[in-house]
Amino acid sequence: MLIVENLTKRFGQSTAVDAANFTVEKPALIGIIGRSGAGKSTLLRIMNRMTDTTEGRILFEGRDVLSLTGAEKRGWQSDCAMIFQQFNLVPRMDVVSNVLHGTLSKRSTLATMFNLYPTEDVHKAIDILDRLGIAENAAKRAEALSGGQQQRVAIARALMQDPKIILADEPIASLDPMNAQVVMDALRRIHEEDGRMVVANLHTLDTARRYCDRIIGMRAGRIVFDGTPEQLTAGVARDIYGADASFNEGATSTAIDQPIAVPA
Ligand SMILES: Nc1ncnc2c1ncn2[C@@H]1O[C@H](COP(=O)(O)OP(=O)(O)OP(=O)(O)O)[C@@H](O)[C@H]1O
Repeated sequence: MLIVENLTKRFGQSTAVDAANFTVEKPALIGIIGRSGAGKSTLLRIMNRMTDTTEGRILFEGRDVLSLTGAEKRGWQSDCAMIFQQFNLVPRMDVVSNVLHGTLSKRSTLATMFNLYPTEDVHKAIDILDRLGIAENAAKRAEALSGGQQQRVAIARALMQDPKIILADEPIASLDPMNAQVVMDALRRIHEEDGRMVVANLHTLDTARRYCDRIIGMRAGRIVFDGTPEQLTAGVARDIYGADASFNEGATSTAIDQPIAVPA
């Protein structure tokens, strides 16, 4: 269904993504881990067409998505909605309008100028907010919400596009452990209940192990691990992070209960 083939991105002399290959047969929640600068964000940005690739292809349902232009490219960008660490909401705008922003590309310029939304879209937005447990905040300004609530608004905005894939770039990196858990629970549910693929860059191993079906480890642009949480042993994790024996993954834990035990 999704085939990433020999994907390479160079910025001048440095290679951010180095011949990345992986295939996803059926929707899954996939975590991408690796130290800062490993190429995780660049990989997601290439998938969403925010950044052009230097080499390689991405096929989704048989279509070569990196060669799409114009309306087809925008259609692909709706199919793989992106959420970000900093939520990227309009702070002074109310929550529902932020969610309705997810339909912008489908509305006419005039409707956009006058902030006109079809009633069914407003109802859909409120239903999605309700599903994410934040409908009571619909009329508030986005900036009045907690970080975890704002990230759920960003997820609602993404869902408004009815995407097949959700790409999440460090979705919980700015959140406290409790909110991080609420947001990861929401992403997990969206995958399980809707059958959407979720690909999330995650900065903590315990989150990746706990929530993901599959984990991809990147080091210096290369995919150095691709397997299940069970296969991600402490030794493998050390290798991904290029750390020595003193590497203590529990120190970066975001778990609110005890960090999950690491298989030896
Ligand atoms: N627009 C750019 N111009 C030049 N170099 C870039 C650009 N974007 C990323 N890079 C470089 O590419 C490499 C990979 O960066 P990337 O942001 O993808 O890593 P990351 O794993 O997501 O790290 P982080 O977790 O810190 O965001 C880094 O060396 C980075 O400096």
